[in-house]
Amino acid sequence: MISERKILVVEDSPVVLKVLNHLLSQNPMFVPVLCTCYDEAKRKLEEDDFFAAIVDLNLPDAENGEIVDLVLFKQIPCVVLTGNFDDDLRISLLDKGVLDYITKDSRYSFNHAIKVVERLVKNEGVKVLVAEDSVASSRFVKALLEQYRFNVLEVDNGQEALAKLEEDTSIRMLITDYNISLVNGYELVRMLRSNVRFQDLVIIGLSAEGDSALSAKFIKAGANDFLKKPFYHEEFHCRVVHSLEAQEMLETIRDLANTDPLTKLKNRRFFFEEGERLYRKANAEVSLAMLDLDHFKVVNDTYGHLIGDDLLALFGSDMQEAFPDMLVCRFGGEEFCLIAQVNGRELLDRLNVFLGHLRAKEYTGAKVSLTCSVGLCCESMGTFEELIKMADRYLYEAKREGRDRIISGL
Ligand SMILES: Nc1nc2c(ncn2[C@@H]2O[C@H](COP(=O)(O)OP(=O)(O)OP(=O)(O)O)[C@@H](O)[C@H]2O)c(=O)[nH]1
Repeated sequence: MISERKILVVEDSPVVLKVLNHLLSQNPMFVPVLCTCYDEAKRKLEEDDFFAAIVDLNLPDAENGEIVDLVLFKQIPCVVLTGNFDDDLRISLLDKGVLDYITKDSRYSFNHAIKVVERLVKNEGVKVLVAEDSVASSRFVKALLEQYRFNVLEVDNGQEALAKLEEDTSIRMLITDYNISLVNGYELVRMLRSNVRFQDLVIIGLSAEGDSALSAKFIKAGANDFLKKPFYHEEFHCRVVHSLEAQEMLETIRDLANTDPLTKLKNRRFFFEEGERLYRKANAEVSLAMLDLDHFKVVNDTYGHLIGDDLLALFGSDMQEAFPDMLVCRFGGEEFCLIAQVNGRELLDRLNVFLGHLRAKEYTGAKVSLTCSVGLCCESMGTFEELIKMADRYLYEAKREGRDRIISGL
């Protein structure tokens, strides 16, 4: 279930109010609460809790930005819309602690305001570790992050940062000062980047030092970005969000490259990479099975390719459900593969149960019955490719001996 978030919108222009209402309503998470003046907004703020606010700086009954102070006083993240813009206004708004200020000069401005609010929702799920020696500095960075609704943890030295990151795998971002004790920020980045486990961790370095080479040093060691203190929170937020979004994009691309689009299972490419790693790590007690749907050409010819596609997707999700503890992939066409660090006998039993369920099942509205043949290999000698070849040989035998069966080396 989607949890709803009320967004207060205060704007005296009916057109702008309509546009913002329309844009916010496109996201099922948001419930826009519309007000056209300060007094109305004040009443709503007393009645309700709000996730964020988008407010016009100049309202007919509060021409000097009083709405911004009121919203910020209630500790609600605030995006400000202004008709005009100058540097003094920018500084004064940022000093107050608004999230962003947006000039109402095009429809893209309103999209930008919505994007800022949407980012807040994503940030709630992002855990950030701040490694800072100075209490004041740590508090400052924490407050900036919390203003953007990040989930913040703090440590005051490099060793503790390492321990925390090892212990809590859900930490997505590290913001580390250079001058922290036991392991300095730069060494910390080097150590983290030498471990593949931390390859997706977003790292931002901070320093008050006058050493101009420090930023390059941090980035060469693998940090995503670097900020020299003192910095304006606008720059801090831009860099944090840019690094995070770049990382999210990378993860999406990687997911797409490793996923079969039809079944949403991992693909052959991923299976070769991850399966090989698992095989090498386990050394013994690894079992690999190749499953191939029987007479699938006939299924396609009888029911058509679209139903064939549906069947492949449904079969894939049944496999994922039956073997959630294993690496399951679509190897290609109507062939699937799984590998796990389990005893061959155990996997054989589970495969037999799976084949039994398959025999009894009817898929799609067309009530299609499927069977599959399986080659199961549990030998732990040789290379990963040899393990696959062996499973493929057993699969071939299963087909030759009449299909709908498992042949294994057991
Ligand atoms: N609908 C659909 N069909 C696919 C897809 N990939 C492979 N196939 C079909 O799977 C069938 C495989 O045919 P064959 O290799 O002759 O094997 P089979 O008919 O399953 O027979 P056996 O494996 O010997 O039991 C072909 O008709 C392919 O077109 C796909 O993504 N969607």
